[in-house]
Amino acid sequence: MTAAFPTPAADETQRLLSPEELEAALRDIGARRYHNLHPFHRLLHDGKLNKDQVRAWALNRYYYQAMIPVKDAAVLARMTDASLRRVWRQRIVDHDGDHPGDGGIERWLKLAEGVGFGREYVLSTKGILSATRFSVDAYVHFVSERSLLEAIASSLTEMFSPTIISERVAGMLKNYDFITKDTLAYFDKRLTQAPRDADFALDYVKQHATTPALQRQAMAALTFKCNVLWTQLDALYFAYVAPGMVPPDAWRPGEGLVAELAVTRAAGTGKVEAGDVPRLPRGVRLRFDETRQKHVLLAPERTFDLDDNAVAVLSLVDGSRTVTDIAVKLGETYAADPKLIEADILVMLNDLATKRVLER
Ligand SMILES: O=C(O)c1cc(C(=O)O)c2c(n1)C(=O)C(=O)c1cc(C(=O)O)[nH]c1-2
Repeated sequence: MTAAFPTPAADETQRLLSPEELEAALRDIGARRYHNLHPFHRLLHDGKLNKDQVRAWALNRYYYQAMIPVKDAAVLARMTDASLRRVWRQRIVDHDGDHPGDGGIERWLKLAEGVGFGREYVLSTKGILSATRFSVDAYVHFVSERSLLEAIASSLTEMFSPTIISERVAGMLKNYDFITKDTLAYFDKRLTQAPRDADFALDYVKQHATTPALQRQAMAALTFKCNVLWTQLDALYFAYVAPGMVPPDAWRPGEGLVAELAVTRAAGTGKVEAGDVPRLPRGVRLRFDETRQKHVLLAPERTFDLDDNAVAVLSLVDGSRTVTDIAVKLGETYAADPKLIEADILVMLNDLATKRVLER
């Protein structure tokens, strides 16, 4: 490909580029290698994938989303300058949110749910392709092991993401009847977050890559990152498009979908019984609400008010006591018949299980 500002050839590598030339060389790397060019993305955006192939993308990319704040925490840990950390920490907040139910990871879970997945299955990361895991983990290792300049430069793929995001959202809304604007809400925020992050990272790299060797390191870091993104799509293409070789432990169409989970529940596995060990699902917490002076059960985007009985029971739900253990303990505390208590708390726990804020 002939680009306006080609990456400097090997014989030129000793020359110090001006900041503008460096930026142009970095942009050229994106123009040649960014994942908008990958055949899997072309199929995704043009409506050429079937629903299961779109599901495979949503599921695998969840792992990328979930690890981005881990990556950013590793970058943050290398920063000795508080003013840098103050800026960078916003990236972690963007993905994790400030409270349960908030943030980019949560929005990606909504996207995965929107294409049919059960939340627990996605969170478990069970069906993720090993190759996705390897690529994403390589990114986390890279930023931990290389210089801060390289770590920051590797995030510069975000310079190119607003274009692909706009194209993706428009293409998917137009081409797939199972995709709604709500499902893709994740991308709305990225359209402002990505340019803000990329501008900062680009300024940093332009200021700190002050020798030919450092400039080459920054370019190599961006190239590496393009490959992190590209190989994830190679893996998806190989497993779910052609030749369609799904590794033994990876997701297969039909697995982890809400319909399937509902069948499991209907088969009786959802009913809490006396010998079961109840626990709060990931993301659900018992909290004391200071403002209202009462206990509540906090679940992603939902809050349940609790009466005193429920608080007494849930305080004993610790992931190791059975329902019977809890009833015996309450029987001692309130000098009451544990069998009667057990019957009552089973009704309560099953009600909470139906609302998906308790599992066993
Ligand atoms: O949708 C995309 O194509 C895309 C690309 C990239 C990227 O270029 O790395 C990121 C994201 N999305 C994204 O949502 C995101 O949060 C993100 C963080 C980073 C990073 O390297 O720190 N890249 C990206």
